[in-house]
Amino acid sequence: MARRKPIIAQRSLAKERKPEEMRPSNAERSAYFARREAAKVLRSTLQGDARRRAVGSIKSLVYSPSIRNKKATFALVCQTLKRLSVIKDVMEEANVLSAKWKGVSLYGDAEKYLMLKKDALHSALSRILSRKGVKNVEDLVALDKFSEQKPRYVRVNTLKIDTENAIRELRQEYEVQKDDMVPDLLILPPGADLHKHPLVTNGSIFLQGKASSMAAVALGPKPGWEVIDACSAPGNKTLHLASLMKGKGKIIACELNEERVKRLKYNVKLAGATSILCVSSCPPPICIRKIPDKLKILLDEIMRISPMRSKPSICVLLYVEVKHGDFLKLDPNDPSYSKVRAILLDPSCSGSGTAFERLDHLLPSHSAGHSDHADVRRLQKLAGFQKKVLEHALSFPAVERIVYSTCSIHQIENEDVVSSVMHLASSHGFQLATSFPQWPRRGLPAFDGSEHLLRTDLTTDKEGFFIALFVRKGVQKPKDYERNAEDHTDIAGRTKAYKPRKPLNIFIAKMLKVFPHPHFKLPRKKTMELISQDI
Ligand SMILES: C[S@@+](CC[C@H](N)C(=O)[O-])C[C@H]1O[C@@H](n2cnc3c(N)ncnc32)[C@H](O)[C@@H]1O
Repeated sequence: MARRKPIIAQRSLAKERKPEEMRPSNAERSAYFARREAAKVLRSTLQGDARRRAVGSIKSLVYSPSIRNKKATFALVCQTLKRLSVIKDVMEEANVLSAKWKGVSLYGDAEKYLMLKKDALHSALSRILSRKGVKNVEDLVALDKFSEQKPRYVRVNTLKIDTENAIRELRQEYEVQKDDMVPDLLILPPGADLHKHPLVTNGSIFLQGKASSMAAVALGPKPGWEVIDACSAPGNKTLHLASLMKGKGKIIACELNEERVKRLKYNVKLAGATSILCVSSCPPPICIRKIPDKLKILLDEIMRISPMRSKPSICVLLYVEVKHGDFLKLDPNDPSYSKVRAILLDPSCSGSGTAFERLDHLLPSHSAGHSDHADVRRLQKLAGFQKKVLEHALSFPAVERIVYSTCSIHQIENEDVVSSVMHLASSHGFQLATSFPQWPRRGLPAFDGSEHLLRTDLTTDKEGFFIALFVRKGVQKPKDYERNAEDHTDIAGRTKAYKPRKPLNIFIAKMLKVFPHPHFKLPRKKTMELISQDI
């Protein structure tokens, strides 16, 4: 069937009207396009949903290049989906879903047709409202169990700002509460749009959900540890680890996907976690001996402003090494990993627990958890991979703690994976431990010990997440490890320094910060000025 010309085109062809009447205003044009674009996205989403086949998340459809007015289209799609059951009920009640309706082209005529039926639709809505005993459409929507909105969680990047200062800044615009379980996690009202907030754009806070923030806390790395984040992009948990380690230690952030590595590197840099160096007067345990010229100038300047007893040196406090590669290919017996004490394992999964984030709950058949044959095969394949990475993590000799996490609600990716490695885990001396013992929702009773596991619930917590914590006690630490552990805190209160693997000059070029040691009483502001001038 030939498509009719859009209203705008029809209008512009109408010769008998005056030009100022013919031309729609900018607001009209943009509303018209947003309605058309929203209709297109809704059609793909609802058709995909009807066939139980994901055509992409609503966000990915709206943010595709073909959509011009993304913000308005997204708002229209969400608002329509949120009210979809009400819209359907009203249409049925008003009997507008007749044979006549089915013959109507969706390009423009549908809108005109509905405007003609406006009175009938209004009275149908009034009848439904009085039947359900509610006052307005919002109350009708609120009867839906998924309508309750998820609060906006933000995690403070304590490498850049302390939590109290972040709260003070955010309170200028929003109500802010501290989460009672995850330190430095703040709760803001649902719908708080922080994407362009300066604290977000400068990496002082990260938009990260509560469940996802629980994984790094469950791992509990100490400042100065060496940790592997096995499947790390875009780096939310890597950077959370860096904060929890108070900017001291080493994190090897491994990521297979090249595109995602770029995002990871960007986020590591944004968070100020590339490497954190400390300027000190006494030689640190490992120091950078070949200091590049630019840094030498800086150090001389530091000497000039704040006289030191000896020439200052630099030690690395935190080093986040982004490794583009397959975690399964890291050799656990390579001496480079002999000091790794903790592994965070957050492998690719079905993502079924993020249905709320993907706005799936707005879809009519809300099929998170529904699986057909293809889905089952896909889940089995994912579970096979998840088991492999978990087995691999268990084989690192000095590792004491492993967190396995997924944003899936499926037992096959969660309890079943954990249960399948329990034999191997205990042969390596690992046991399951209870993370967040105060949390009420634990693992499904799939095997003895599943009460140690942690789950968050898609309906109650608006996010389905899973955490298993493996702990090994009495690990035989390598000799040099013991020695370094003693070095962890030196007389000046600094932690052990780490030697970068990359050529020194590249490493220094990546340096983001130089912290003066408090003993030298060098004003931080002055140092930061020097850094921005010199590096
Ligand atoms: C669930 S995401 C990780 C999210 C991340 N932990 C965060 O909090 O930002 C899983 C990541 O693992 C990566 N990945 C998949 N297989 C991998 C492998 N064999 N080695 C390393 N990374 C892998 C994927 O590309 C994906 O970026």
